[in-house]
Order: sequence, then C-alpha cells, then structure tokens
Amino acid sequence: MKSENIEKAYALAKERYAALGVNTDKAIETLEKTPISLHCWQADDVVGFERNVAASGGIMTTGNFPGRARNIDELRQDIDKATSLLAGPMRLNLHETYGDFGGAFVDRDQCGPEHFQSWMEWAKERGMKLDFNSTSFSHPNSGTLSLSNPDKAVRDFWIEHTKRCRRIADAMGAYQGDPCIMNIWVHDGSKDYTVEKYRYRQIFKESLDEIMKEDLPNMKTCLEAKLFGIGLEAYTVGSHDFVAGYCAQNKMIYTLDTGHYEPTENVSDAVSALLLFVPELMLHVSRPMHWDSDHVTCFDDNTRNLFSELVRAGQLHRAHIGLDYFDASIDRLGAYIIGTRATQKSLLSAFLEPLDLLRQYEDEGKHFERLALLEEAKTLPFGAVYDYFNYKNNVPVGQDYIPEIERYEQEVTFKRA
Ligand SMILES: C[C@H](O)[C@H](O)[C@@H](O)C(=O)CO
Ligand SMILES: [Mn+2]
Repeated sequence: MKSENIEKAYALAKERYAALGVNTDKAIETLEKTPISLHCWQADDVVGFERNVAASGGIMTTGNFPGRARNIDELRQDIDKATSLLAGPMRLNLHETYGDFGGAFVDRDQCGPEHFQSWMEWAKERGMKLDFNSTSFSHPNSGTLSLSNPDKAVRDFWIEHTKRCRRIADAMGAYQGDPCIMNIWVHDGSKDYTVEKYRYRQIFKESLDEIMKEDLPNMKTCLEAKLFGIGLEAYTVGSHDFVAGYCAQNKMIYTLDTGHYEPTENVSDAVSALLLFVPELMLHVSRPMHWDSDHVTCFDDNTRNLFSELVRAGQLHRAHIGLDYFDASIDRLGAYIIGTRATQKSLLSAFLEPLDLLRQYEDEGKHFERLALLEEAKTLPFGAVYDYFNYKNNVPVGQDYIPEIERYEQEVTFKRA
C-alpha cells in the first residue's frame, strides 16, 4: 500500500473519530504498550523437545501442512520471523517441554531453570519477556488424572513437576526483571460417568495448596478452567466453578481460554464477573469451532467482545494477553500473524469505542441512541487506524505480509524434510 494513501486515510479517520470524542493517536499509543504473549506451541503442533511425540491428554492438533519446527533452532527462527512482521511488544509463552535439554532426556520431575537459561538469554537479546506453563500432558504418567490422582506416587510426580515449574518461572521473572506468568492447566477428567467427582476435586485442591506453598516473588501463577477434553468428555476436574472458586479463595489469576466454555456461552461476560473476585486474568485467545478446536484467532465477535469488556470495565491492566491455538492445516507462521493481528485489531477497536458518549446515553436512559451509536461504531474507519499503526512501526500493512510468508515457506519451512 502506498504510504501517502495510508497517511491520508489515517488523517480522515482521525477526524471522524475525534468528532465522537475519540483520540486515535492515544489509542495507537496504548496498543504500542500492550504486550501479547505468543504461544511457542503453534510453531511445532505442541510437540516440544522432550520426546518428540504428538500431543495427547485432552488436546490434539489436526492437519499436516509442511514445515513444522522440529527443534529449538527452527522454533526460534520462526518466532524471529513472526515478530519481524508484527508491531507492538511481544512476549513468548513456553511450555516446560520446550526446554533446552541439550539432547538429554530430562523427565518432568527433574527440570530446572538451567534448562531454560538459553531461552532467557535468547529472549533478553530481543527485548522479549517470557511466560511459562507446567506440562501435564503427553507423558506416560499423564493418564486421565495427574494432580488429582488418588495414586500418591503419580500425584507426587506431578506436584514435584509443578513446583519445579514455578521455580523456573521465578528464575525467568528475576532474569527479565518482570514477573513471569505461569499457567497451570491439567487435563484431568473422565471419559465417562464417574461417581468420584468430589474426591478428585478435593485431591486437586490439596495438590494445588501444596504447590502454592512456596513464596516466589518474581512469578505469578494462574489456573486454567476447561469444559472438557478429547477423551475426557464426561467430567473435568478443573471446571470453571472449581477454578473460579479456587482463584477467588486464594487470590490467584484465573486463566480464561475463549475455547473452554459452552458454545452458546458469551465468554466476555465472564470478564466483569471474575474480575470482582480474582486479582487478574490470563487470557488464552483462541477460536472454538463447535468445541475447543483451537482454530486460529480471528477478528470476530467473541474476540472483539472480550477486549471491549476489559476496556469498558477499565481493567485492561489486570489482564495478561496470550494466544492459544494450534492449527497444523495452514502455514504455521502465517497463523501467528493472523491470530496476533486479530487480537490487536480487537484491542484497537475497543480503544476506539466512543465510550464517553455511549455512557452518557446510557446514563440518560437514551437507549435508542446507545444502540444506534454501537451500530455506527462498527463501520467507522477502524482499518485505516490499524494500517497506520503497522505502517508507523515499519511492518507490512494489510495483506502485504502474505508474500512475506510465502517467501519464508520457499526459503525456509518447505525445505524442512
Ligand atoms: C498447550 C496449552 O497449554 C493448552 O492449549 C491449554 O492451555 C488448553 O487450553 C487446553 O485446552
Ligand atoms: Mn488454553
């Protein structure tokens, strides 16, 4: 796109928004300060570097597009390429199975900060901060129950793993001078009816209490809720009610994954309800298709509503934004760009909402006017503002990143056997 046209379109958009009391320069500035945590697992279909096996334990990747990152160097190369096509600050979200194990087998109850030292250095060189996840899936001990397993030996294995992960996250936080956000998601559940729901949840609670005993100042722990996993359809130990209760009681961060709720549920409605009781939210921005299918995030109603609710509530500073999808059916790097840009577009459209006027209408009981403005706001020249944000930050504008991805396929990913 011609720079002259981008600037002209922006100038017109700026005027149009200003007439509604919205400052587009300020919106861009806020977007430039809002980090998005890229999930390392989109680059390699959630395989990691521990034992080179496909993801199992409630999750699954589908598709066989060529070019999956097969090792740490390829994954880093892909992340570098992705960030070169994106404006704004990016963090990187690692799972424990993505450690730099130097070719050795390091079991989950043996991991330590030393296995992530090279990641810390790599990220620091790029001015990127790291986030982290314990990993209960894709392991012989995963079974259907990990932290909620009545078998003490299995449970202790996962307790040890999760404690170690919190220490790794703490080391990352100390190294980067910014808290590392560590997520706990366990797949624990049952394929069919169980008569022991209370028992498993009680054990899960006790395991979490044990894990959380250690005071680690450079990290924050969050707990992810889920509706069901593949092969675990009848019951999920870490359901929404369990996680909401645990997080509220223990002042812990609630991880809200947009794919983890009933298909007819309005996920964004959880934002204001949860934030009155939990300290912060970790967002896993995803796109469910009938179920938790982890399709690439799009600029759709679900994603837009999520960020509108945060901005309307004035609580964006209490949300950590991360992506969580894994699509192996299209170019994986392209998927990063689409999903990250969709998230940024949703943020920006929330920043550009004529909130003062909408609030005024609402206070005055002018409900026709409120609905009319909500409708009109949808077709304001928002795209011109997003284009300008990318242009100003020297990354491809609009669809101009498509040939960049195609070039990278020819030069890099398609050459991976
Ligand atoms: C790989 C991630 O930890 C995983 O996607 C988890 O966050 C989840 O959402 C499981 O459905
Ligand atoms: Mn998730």
